[in-house]
Amino acid sequence: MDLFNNQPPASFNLLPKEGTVNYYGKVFSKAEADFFYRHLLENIVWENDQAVIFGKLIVTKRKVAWYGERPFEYTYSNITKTALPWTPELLQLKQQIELVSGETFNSCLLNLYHNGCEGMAWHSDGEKDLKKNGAIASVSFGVERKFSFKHKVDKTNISLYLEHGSLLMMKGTTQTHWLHRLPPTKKAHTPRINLTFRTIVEV
Ligand SMILES: O=C(O)CCC(=O)C(=O)O
Ligand SMILES: [Fe+2]
Repeated sequence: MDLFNNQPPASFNLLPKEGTVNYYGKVFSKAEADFFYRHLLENIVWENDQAVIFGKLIVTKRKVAWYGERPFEYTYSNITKTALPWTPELLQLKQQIELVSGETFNSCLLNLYHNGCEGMAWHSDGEKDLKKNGAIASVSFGVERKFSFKHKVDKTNISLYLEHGSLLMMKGTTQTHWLHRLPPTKKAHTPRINLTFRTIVEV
């Protein structure tokens, strides 16, 4: 045990019931995290996210990108996106995360929040194209932001801060019983990039 690290171990479950969320803290060195932040900011094919909500086309300020090992089609909020092929850097990230977490992934959704005005509303990632109860690995680069979970029935709220170069794992029945969100904040003035590595089921 590292007595000088006041963070709980990655095996600690942040959720009191019905799901598993483990925060590993910083899994990349400052230099690695700085490199990936810059690289992804400049080289990912970022597009404004679109969603059809109550029949209306909404274009978000947040930017997104979708990559995978095959041209998977991924549908969420009534929009279908086709995965772009892995870049060498995304593959390297995926392999490092697989090593740390002991899980495997075949795709990655990336989000770019330009500043604290941009966030993501309450949702769960239980889309039918995703492997049921599959692990989702959330990697963050850039400005630190608060991230929250809310139980769908009793509304229990759990929050933490996602650091530059950190890993958060969501596993088991988490998506069935809990919502999560990235609240907007006045405190963040620079970008944050989030990658969620996922498993798409092949049909
Ligand atoms: O930006 C984040 O930390 C969360 C992103 C997220 O929940 C998602 O892409 O489904
Ligand atoms: Fe999500």
